[in-house]
Amino acid sequence: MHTLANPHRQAYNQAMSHYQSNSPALWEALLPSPHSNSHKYSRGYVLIQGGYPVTGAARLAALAAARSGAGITAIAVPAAALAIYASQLLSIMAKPYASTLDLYALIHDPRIGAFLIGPGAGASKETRETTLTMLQTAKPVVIDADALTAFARKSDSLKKAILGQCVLTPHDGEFEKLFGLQPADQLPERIAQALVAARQTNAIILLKGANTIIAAPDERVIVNERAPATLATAGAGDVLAGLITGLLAQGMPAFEAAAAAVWLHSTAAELHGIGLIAEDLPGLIPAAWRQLTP
Ligand SMILES: NC(=O)C1=CN([C@@H]2O[C@H](COP(=O)(O)OP(=O)(O)OC[C@H]3O[C@@H](n4cnc5c(N)ncnc54)[C@H](OP(=O)(O)O)[C@@H]3O)[C@@H](O)[C@H]2O)[C@@H](O)CC1
Ligand SMILES: Nc1ncnc2c1ncn2[C@@H]1O[C@H](COP(=O)(O)OP(=O)(O)O)[C@@H](O)[C@H]1O
Repeated sequence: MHTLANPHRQAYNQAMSHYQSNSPALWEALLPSPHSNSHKYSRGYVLIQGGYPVTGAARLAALAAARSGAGITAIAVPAAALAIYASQLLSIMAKPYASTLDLYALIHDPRIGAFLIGPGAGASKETRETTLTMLQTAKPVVIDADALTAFARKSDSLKKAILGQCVLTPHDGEFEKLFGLQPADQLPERIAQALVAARQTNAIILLKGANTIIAAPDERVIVNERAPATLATAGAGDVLAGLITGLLAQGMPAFEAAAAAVWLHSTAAELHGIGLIAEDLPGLIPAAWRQLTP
């Protein structure tokens, strides 16, 4: 059994022999595109758990999900925070809940295509339980930020709960809290650690940083080596999480959706250049998309 602390030599060798640099050729054919007979629900419905008092993160994620082409994006918000969310959202729907039962009813809407939990959610027992409820639906789930921290040293319980496609999007600090191991600086070791984590959780592991690693339980690995350093800005990770969720809701497979989202995210940042803040990214996703072969 490989462990994260001591990835077996085989995992290390696989890391080096398998990994491919992120490029559109790896996932372009699987990108969603709208059909003439589609309607907003059939184009993909994203539901994001919105937190309180940290409300910006889920809204950034929602804008990115919508810009990825999802037909409808909604944020489940605590009733007390409805006015805050609604005051700065137009096409994104804020769906208030007054109790856990209300929230779980929103999650069980059969039209939902993919879930996101974590940005601004709070690393609490409630966040952990809501994550498990989303996972029980067996629909695609992206677990980011506070929802990763809510499972600190509990990756086993996460693994047991993962029934469908799932993407975990840790930065180094979140990876360490979740798996109890600091990611290595050197690429081969980082890749091997991400691969073992993917196998242990049966999820796609997207380990963020200047180089982002996308590792699958079946040992596929893509490394994105072209992100501009301007992405190291508050909220950029929330935008990435929303982008992945939007692609998943439109039916893209998780590994390719993660790689495509990272590429679009990097390209949007490049298009903007210096002075980037996270708010700039969602609006640049269409321009990034247009860089692809028609
Ligand atoms: N507009 C909004 O509403 C925004 C809301 N946001 C939301 O706020 C919530 C908390 O987010 P957060 O940024 O306060 O906490 P988190 O990212 O967990 O960092 C905690 C500690 O981890 C460590 N650390 C180690 N490696 C690291 C790395 N590679 N990158 C970063 N950190 C690394 C580092 O500790 P150090 O290593 O410095 O001791 C750091 O101090 C969360 O819900 C998020 O979604 C934000 O997205 C911003 C925009
Ligand atoms: N030095 C860097 N160069 C390029 N990209 C970076 C660098 N540092 C961070 N990033 C990217 O910026 C994003 C930061 O996400 P995250 O750490 O989750 O921040 P936040 O929680 O504030 O949204 C990730 O996509 C990460 O890969």
